[in-house]
Amino acid sequence: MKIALVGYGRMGKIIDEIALKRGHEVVARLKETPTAENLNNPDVVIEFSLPEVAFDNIKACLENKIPVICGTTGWLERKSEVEQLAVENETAFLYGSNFSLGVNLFFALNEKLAGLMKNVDEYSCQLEEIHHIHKLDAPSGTAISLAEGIIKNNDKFDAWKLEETQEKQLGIFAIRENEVPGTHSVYYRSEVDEIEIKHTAYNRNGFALGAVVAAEWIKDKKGNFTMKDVLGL
Ligand SMILES: NC(=O)C1=CN([C@@H]2O[C@H](COP(=O)(O)OP(=O)(O)OC[C@H]3O[C@@H](n4cnc5c(N)ncnc54)[C@H](OP(=O)(O)O)[C@@H]3O)[C@@H](O)[C@H]2O)C=CC1
Ligand SMILES: O=C(O)C1=N[C@H](C(=O)O)C[C@H](O)C1
Repeated sequence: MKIALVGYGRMGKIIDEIALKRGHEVVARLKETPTAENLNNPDVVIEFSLPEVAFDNIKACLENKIPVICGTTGWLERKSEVEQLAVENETAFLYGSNFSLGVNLFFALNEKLAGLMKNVDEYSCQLEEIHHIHKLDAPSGTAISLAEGIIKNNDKFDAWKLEETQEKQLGIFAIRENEVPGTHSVYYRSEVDEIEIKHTAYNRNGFALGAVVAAEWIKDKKGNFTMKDVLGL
């Protein structure tokens, strides 16, 4: 398969290695807005860039009818526009806040626990994420997905906010430390004990592998998808 990489930083470089190991041809490694010319006619684009440029990058690819796997976080206020573009241009779009198998299993565990806690009043809930000091957005996209999973399964909560916990509002606390690849915790605390579920990424390889697997899966599909579709979760 011919893969174009839009965004060629920490993630783009690892994705490049994994794509080549899996027998794919990387036809573009872009650090600029994609065009029909510089994309070099790929089968799929894998986009890991920056919050402020992701929308324009994705739009350019979809308008050229090229399916996009997007891992960039921090731009989701325009996600519905992107999903409409995928349908209008008869191509495919898949956003994942986190492409690792471990985190997608963690998402499912989080939703199960949220449902269990729905009828238990003794516990408060709070989220924490820890990332490297270069990360531009806060909270992480993964933490937002975790909060949304809790809200969907536990009607005690209807919103999330950065660094602030209130009645019916989940607090997400973001810590930036050294070169941490990505650690996420969900805490339930009572007056007598604490329940914690936690995912710790040792490196970025799981994110990159998941993005390439998603690219292999999305080829020749049309519409909007998530990693649940790819993994059958
Ligand atoms: N979904 C997931 O599983 C994961 C998501 N992420 C997310 O991916 C994103 C990228 O992370 P990371 O790789 O660490 O970030 P980096 O800053 O290392 O890489 C971003 C890249 O985008 C390039 N870039 C800048 N402007 C443009 C543009 N207009 N078009 C295309 N590329 C551009 C940068 O170029 P230059 O070097 O010149 O600035 C750089 O190469 C973040 O949003 C992060 O949250 C990260 C890991 C996993
Ligand atoms: O910026 C990162 O590094 C990561 N970002 C993603 C996020 O915002 O959730 C995924 C992963 O945690 C690493």
